[in-house]
Amino acid sequence: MKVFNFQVVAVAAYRTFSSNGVAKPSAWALTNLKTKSNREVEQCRSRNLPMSKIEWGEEQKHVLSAISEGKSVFITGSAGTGKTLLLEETIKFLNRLHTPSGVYVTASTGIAACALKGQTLHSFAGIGIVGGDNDDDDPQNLLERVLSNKGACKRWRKVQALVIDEISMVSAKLFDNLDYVARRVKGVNEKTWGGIQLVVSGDFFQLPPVTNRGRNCKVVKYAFEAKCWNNSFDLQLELKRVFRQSDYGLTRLLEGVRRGESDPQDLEFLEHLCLGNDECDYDPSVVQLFPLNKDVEKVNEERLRSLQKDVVVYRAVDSGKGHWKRQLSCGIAPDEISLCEGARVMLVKNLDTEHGLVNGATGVVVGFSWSSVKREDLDGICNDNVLPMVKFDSGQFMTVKPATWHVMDGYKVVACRKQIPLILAWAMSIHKCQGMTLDRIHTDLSRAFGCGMVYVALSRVRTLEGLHLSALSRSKIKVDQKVSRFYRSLAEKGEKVMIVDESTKKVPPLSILKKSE
Ligand SMILES: Nc1ncnc2c1ncn2[C@@H]1O[C@H](COP(=O)(O)OP(=O)(O)OP(=O)(O)O)[C@@H](O)[C@H]1O
Repeated sequence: MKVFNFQVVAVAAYRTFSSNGVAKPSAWALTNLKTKSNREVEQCRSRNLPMSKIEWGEEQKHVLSAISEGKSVFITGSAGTGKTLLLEETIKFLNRLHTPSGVYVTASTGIAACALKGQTLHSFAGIGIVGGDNDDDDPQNLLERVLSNKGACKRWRKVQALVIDEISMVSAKLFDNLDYVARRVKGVNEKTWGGIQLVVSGDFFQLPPVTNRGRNCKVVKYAFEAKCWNNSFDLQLELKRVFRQSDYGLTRLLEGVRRGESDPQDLEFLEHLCLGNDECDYDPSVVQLFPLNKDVEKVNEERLRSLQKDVVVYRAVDSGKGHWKRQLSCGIAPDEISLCEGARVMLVKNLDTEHGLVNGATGVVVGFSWSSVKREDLDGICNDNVLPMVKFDSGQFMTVKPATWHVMDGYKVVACRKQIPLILAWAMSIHKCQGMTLDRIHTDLSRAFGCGMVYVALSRVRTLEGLHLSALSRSKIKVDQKVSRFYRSLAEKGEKVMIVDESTKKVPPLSILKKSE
């Protein structure tokens, strides 16, 4: 039997069930027990339960053991293979290995950095803003800029382990430049990255570097093209087991889109999914994903206005100095959010995972509460002194209080934002949702651009039921051939592992790389 035959039937049945535009869970839902364990993991995560309760996959264990031996590791894999979860555990290992003051956690984007309680790679390095012209700077210029920045120098001298998440958005030039800076500031010129233990994670099939992102994949120079890339790692490993989706057909379909090697039947299936999905436009509980920010803002503003209700404005209250404070605006918590009764919202913090109130949970504002507000809770955030009451799609009600986001410089809090942990959720950009797990999305991918965008959008959902697609043309599934070649070179090694010659820390040509024992 062909893998998707039953799914076509399932989706057709699903449409019947959803004829009023609201998707309903069904007995044959394309989920299985693994999804449950996936949710249990989320509970451990937000309640800070020991990760020992998590059953790590073999590949994940392999990574953790290499890291505990002080090895530099590049962790890659499809969306949902647990890269971020593994990084969270890795950070604990690194803290034990080096003490927290020597461990710096960074990511190429503010959203990813905040999710890991870290800072952007740019702010760690002391090199200006993400995606700025500095990325293409001459390494010597960059070094001088770092040397004139006391804080940055201190960080470079102290760092013993550096974590970088969402590496797909870091350019080759920046990666090489940072290696140069690390060697010089640490005074260990002969060692790649001056001997720092690197833990880098990301998927190059997802969104490419910010500076070069655009319609033309060819202009992108990825971090793996950096001269120092292969010398930077003892181990490069592609995680294969997907945890976000548990349905084999769906993971296979997504993997095909990711690599640009889709089975024609899978593409037909996707096109088939587009038929008659316009009704989702009217289902506010499905998050609409758009390639462009301006469409997101337009939809959210229009929907809010169309409710014709009085709005309550919540403004973020930030503390911290200069650029640290500015980094807070790059995170997921909004500078300002207007809410009114009937507004569709999404939680951007884990609040109560046992009851499904997790980062990404969606619901509707059903009113505002005066009674449960303490004045100090809302000081400066809301002049009306009220808190939004939200009915979540899981059925839970909650009066949502302000939450706090921190920017960390190593183990020190250097900036802090207090804000209501909600964003408007009728629509969201594909760029913003990279890294998120969403229950139900609706997307029109006919205007997707650049490499990886279709894949990032589709791979957010856990189940096929959660995917509402209204347009997709095959030509929008774009994959950069350089990325494909890079992954083939990892796979050619059979065990997806490349071992660096320890004595010289130099990588032999790919053809003679050794396999792990
Ligand atoms: N060992 C595991 N057991 C059960 N669930 C897991 C495991 N590892 C990860 N997960 C769950 O799988 C989901 C996806 O994980 P995560 O967000 O870490 O993936 P990712 O590879 O970072 O995805 P993306 O590339 O989209 O950012 C999460 O809900 C996470 O809790």
